[in-house]
Amino acid sequence: MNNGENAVPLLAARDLAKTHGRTQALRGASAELRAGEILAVTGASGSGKSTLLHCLAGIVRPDAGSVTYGGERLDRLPEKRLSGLRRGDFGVVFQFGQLIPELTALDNVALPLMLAGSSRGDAQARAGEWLERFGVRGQAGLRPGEMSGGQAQRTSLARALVTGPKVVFADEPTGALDSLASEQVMTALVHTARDSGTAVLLVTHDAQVAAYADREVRLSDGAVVPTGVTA
Ligand SMILES: Nc1ncnc2c1ncn2[C@@H]1O[C@H](COP(=O)(O)OP(=O)(O)OP(=O)(O)O)[C@@H](O)[C@H]1O
Repeated sequence: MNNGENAVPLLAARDLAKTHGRTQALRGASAELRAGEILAVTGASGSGKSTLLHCLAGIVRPDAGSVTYGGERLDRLPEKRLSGLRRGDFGVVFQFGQLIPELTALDNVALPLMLAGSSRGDAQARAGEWLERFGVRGQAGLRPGEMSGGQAQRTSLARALVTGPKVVFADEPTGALDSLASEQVMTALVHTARDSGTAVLLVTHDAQVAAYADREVRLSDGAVVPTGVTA
């Protein structure tokens, strides 16, 4: 993997500004994610981490600045193309997994494949392999409410990765877990991302979780703290 300074970024935010109502969440934030890289975005509560992730994932449009993905201006794409790109190239995991409560773990993971056109049988077979990778094959028939937090979160990771995305956006993926479950989820995420060459943008306030990343950018008051500066 080339993490050198000259590597062309897969995804880049430049000078982003975003205001929610009266709150300016981002004020000149810039960050880059290279192909296959695991980048941690850290910072105090309210520093703008989730807003930066949402802008980079094309979930929220910035008020100013640019988001470039593979050389294309993501922030200028029409909604239809943006949602196609999000479905095809991006996977997301949030703090509380957001699995569909009525579906089993297997069907939750199979769903993105079926939405992309796979037959139910093929989708379930692949979903089963991904549950196996994340150590939750034994929970395939359970609904999210019947699993532990860590099992549900590993199922969410399987769902985010099953379509082979180029980037996974993980917003506090271990925020609701104890330290053992957190370690299992992070180990599973990092191993799988490395195996498949998937880049990961990881938002966390936890230094132990950030330590799994190749690189860290720290936000303070809506902007990135320059390296070497203590905020
Ligand atoms: N949809 C929204 N409506 C109003 N204010 C918002 C909204 N989203 C975020 N904010 C505000 O913008 C600022 C940045 O929020 P953001 O969630 O990006 O920070 P964060 O660093 O991820 O925080 P945390 O670690 O607490 O999740 C905060 O002051 C927050 O209250």
